[in-house]
Amino acid sequence: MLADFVIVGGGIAGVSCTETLAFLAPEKSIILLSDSALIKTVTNLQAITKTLCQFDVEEQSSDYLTQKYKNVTVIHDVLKEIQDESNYIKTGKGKEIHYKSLCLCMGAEPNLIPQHLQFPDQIIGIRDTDSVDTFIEKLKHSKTIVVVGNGGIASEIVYKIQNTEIHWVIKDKHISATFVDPGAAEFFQDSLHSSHPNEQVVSKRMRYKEDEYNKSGAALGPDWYKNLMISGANTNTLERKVNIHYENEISTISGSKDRALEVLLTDGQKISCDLIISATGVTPRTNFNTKNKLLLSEDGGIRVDDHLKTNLNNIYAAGDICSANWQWAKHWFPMKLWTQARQMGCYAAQCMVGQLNKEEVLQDFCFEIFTHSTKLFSYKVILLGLYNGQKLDNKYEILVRTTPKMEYIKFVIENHKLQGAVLIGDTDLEEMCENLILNQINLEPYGDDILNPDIDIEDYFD
Ligand SMILES: Cc1cc2nc3c(=O)[nH]c(=O)nc-3n(C[C@H](O)[C@H](O)[C@H](O)COP(=O)(O)OP(=O)(O)OC[C@H]3O[C@@H](n4cnc5c(N)ncnc54)[C@H](O)[C@@H]3O)c2cc1C
Ligand SMILES: NC(=O)C1=CN([C@@H]2O[C@H](COP(=O)(O)OP(=O)(O)OC[C@H]3O[C@@H](n4cnc5c(N)ncnc54)[C@H](OP(=O)(O)O)[C@@H]3O)[C@@H](O)[C@H]2O)C=CC1
Repeated sequence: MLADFVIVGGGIAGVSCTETLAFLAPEKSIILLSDSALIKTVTNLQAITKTLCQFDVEEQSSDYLTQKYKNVTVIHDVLKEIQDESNYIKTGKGKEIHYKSLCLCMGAEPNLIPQHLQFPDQIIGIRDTDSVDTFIEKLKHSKTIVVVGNGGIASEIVYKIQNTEIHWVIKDKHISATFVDPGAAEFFQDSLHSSHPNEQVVSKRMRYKEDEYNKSGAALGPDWYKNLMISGANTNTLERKVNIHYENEISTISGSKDRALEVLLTDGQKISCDLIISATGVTPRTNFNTKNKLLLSEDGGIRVDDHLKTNLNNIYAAGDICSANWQWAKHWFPMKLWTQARQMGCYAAQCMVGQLNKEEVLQDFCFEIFTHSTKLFSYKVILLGLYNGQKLDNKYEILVRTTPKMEYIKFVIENHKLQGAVLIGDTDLEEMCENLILNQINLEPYGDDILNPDIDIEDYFD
């Protein structure tokens, strides 16, 4: 088989790349190779600011792409080998597919705590629809669980799970440390410990349709838990029991297949539990061979340059699988998120078309500033620029305004210029903050009024 463009992976990066290629080069042939029958598509895309978008993610059958774009073919198979000198790939079913440009978008897989090898049925991770099904099923029989990790997944499930006692084991001094600072973590405390029965909904299966290819689907995304009842084995109670074990890690785990696990924490505490959720980050998937060596970064991601090109000829990579190996703009840094997977998928397509047509492609504006819009503990959360003082070497000031149960606003300021912001709640400040960061406006004349709730700061900048 032969195609101008071959994309591997039916997650958000691969599908965004495919759709952008189909749009930019309708006369070229495109093959999307994915080992799962379902693909992820972006719907209800809304621009919140110049660089910040909000969107829903839907699981679709791959017919969606082939019906929408005449030049796209979807093949359900697994990439096994890349013959990078001869520009073709070999698949699990023995197909050879020749390409002019190849884009690798195979995502990442959960990086579970090492004890999972010993207790694979009782220590689980969450990545795709299959893993959520397993999680929900096992949780139904669990009275006490341990959640390890302090990032996005742990924050979401600790908030969402009902009717089970939760022990949340975190390395840090405050919750949700990958996204927020101690102040914001304090702001979330009420929401974490209170019950939220109104948000319970009838459990709805996430699956679009069953078939044999669903073994390792794409990663879940925003609001994956919205329509799910995630409940343990205790009787229905309005009281939530979340025990947070700060500055702790799992030291050892003992037990057997049919008995509760005994967990020993680094501070010496012991916990007996039925299930452990390891929400401890991801590792890029590099489950294929190449003729020449593909350069990887320390975190295992495929190194790409500012045009998302790998070190191998005509091969690009985008999304969770890659590692941004270029000089980042001051207010941008990579994080393994939907937003960036989508942006990279679209940009990789522009670069691939540019290379084929021998046209220069300038780096997309989205790589100028980090932006992320999400929900944590039921609050809208917007993160902009160096929102936690990243890269500033502790040489910055912080201005905070908070109204309990309503909003938490944090500005990170260096030399009187805004470098980043955390906006929790309906603050309506995202556009202004984005402008202040991108234009590096001197805020000295406004002093602390910049966050005075009695002054409409937007008026200053109109
Ligand atoms: C529970 C959960 C919640 C999340 N919530 C959010 C959120 O709220 N906001 C946010 O921004 N991000 C969120 N993320 C992160 C986000 O989902 C990922 O960053 C994003 O989906 C990565 O997309 P991707 O296309 O790079 O990879 P994936 O989605 O992992 O897609 C990889 C694709 O490649 C296929 N594949 C793998 N290996 C092969 C092979 N050898 N051959 C063929 N096909 C292959 C897989 O089947 C899959 O289709 C969440 C992640 C999880 C797990
Ligand atoms: N709302 C959102 O935007 C969401 C985004 N996601 C994304 O999905 C991906 C997977 O999420 P998640 O698994 O939560 O990953 P994250 O990278 O967000 O968080 C991983 C957490 O686990 C900790 N950790 C790592 N190893 C260990 C260990 N051995 N013992 C204890 N703690 C450990 C990390 O601490 P340290 O950093 O100190 O090593 C970190 O707190 C991420 O890319 C995440 O950004 C997921 C859910 C929601």
